[in-house]
Amino acid sequence: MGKLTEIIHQESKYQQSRCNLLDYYSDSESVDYYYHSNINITRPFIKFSHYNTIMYTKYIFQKLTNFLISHPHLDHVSSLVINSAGFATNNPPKQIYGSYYTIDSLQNHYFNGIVWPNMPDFDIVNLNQRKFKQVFHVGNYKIKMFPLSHGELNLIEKKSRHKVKFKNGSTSIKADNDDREQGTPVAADSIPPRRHSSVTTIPAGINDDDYVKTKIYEGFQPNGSRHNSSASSIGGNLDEEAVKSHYLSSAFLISRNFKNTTNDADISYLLVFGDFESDSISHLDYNLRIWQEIAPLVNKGQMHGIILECSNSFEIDENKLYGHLTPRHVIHELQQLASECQRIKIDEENEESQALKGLNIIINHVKEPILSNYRQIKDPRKQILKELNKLNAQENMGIQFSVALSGTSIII
Ligand SMILES: Nc1ncnc2c1ncn2[C@@H]1O[C@@H]2COP(=O)(O)O[C@H]2[C@H]1O
Repeated sequence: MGKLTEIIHQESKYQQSRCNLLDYYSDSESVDYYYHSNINITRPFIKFSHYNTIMYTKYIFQKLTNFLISHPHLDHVSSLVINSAGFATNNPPKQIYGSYYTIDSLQNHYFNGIVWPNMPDFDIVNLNQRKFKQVFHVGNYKIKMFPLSHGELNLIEKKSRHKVKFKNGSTSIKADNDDREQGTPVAADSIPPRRHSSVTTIPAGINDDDYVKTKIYEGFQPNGSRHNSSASSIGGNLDEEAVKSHYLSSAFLISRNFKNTTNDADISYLLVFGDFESDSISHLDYNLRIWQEIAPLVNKGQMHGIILECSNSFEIDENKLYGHLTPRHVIHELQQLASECQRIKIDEENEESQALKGLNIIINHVKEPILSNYRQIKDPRKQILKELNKLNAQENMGIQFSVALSGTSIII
């Protein structure tokens, strides 16, 4: 709510939209630079009186009745959870939609009465579990949810390691097979696993041999009872092993016929991805299946835009991706989409070499380079846009790239 208040206040008082993050870099550009020239940047709050900011925020929040949640990572649910304390109790509950994984986590790890009050019990929010690949309706919109991989689940295996006390009184950790340590062990007790990484790939500096795949979801059912679950029971014929060894995120294909006709050609589509990694990293085909589904819509010009992440502004070691994309991965994935579009083109004579020409791709979830080793810190949004446009030109793809800026509004 705080962010929306800031945005309304900024826009109504200063008559311009602004993204604070741009202020932190010496090389950042004005807002227009980050959006493709065909994108309509709008300022919905410009005519508001800034003295009524709180009232407008409250009003807009009342109007927000449905939430699609891609995955239950804290950075994706914290605002919803915290703001739920301010949802008016005399209003119908807010409807939250997500996969079994998302809904189960929201209930059991956030709205559990300990981390936060059990808002579903108080009818302040309503948690709606939906299956992947099954269409559901939210207001005037049709939604189809697809699974995504947001990294591989890993556990550092408890290696046979012991606390070793040396004659001189010092202690050390010694692995059974480690003969390098000097001294005679006088006490040895096993220690718990060093670290349990809830998600993703292996952190820097850790030996690959220390890892085994964690089967996090094995045996869990929505009611919390343990059970031998099968992947297909949670929707969409997911590969069972993949479900157990990869952190699942979701993409939402959102559609609506704004002309209210019965003609399918009048339906507009928007595809919104949660955090995800490239098929080339996961070795799954989750993304390919989405590209296959939307290729006909892209060919017919019904896909108004795709919102997807590019967390990393530079190419990094696979082990430090943590289930995200770099600019090269974005291009790789869009090349997969382009191939699908080409493959299904019926009219060979009219075959367009640039299958994605004019397609709007809006990049989000850019991470600040706070942990990077580079001394000179540059605006990561600018870096990403430059790199994407370079590759876009090299590959002659004709895509319209933009980078979403927090605090700005667009119409696509
Ligand atoms: N194994 C890990 N070790 C250290 N950091 C991690 C690990 N896995 C994930 N992360 C970080 O935790 C973050 C969770 O949110 P993100 O997926 O956006 O980005 C993730 C990484 O920055």
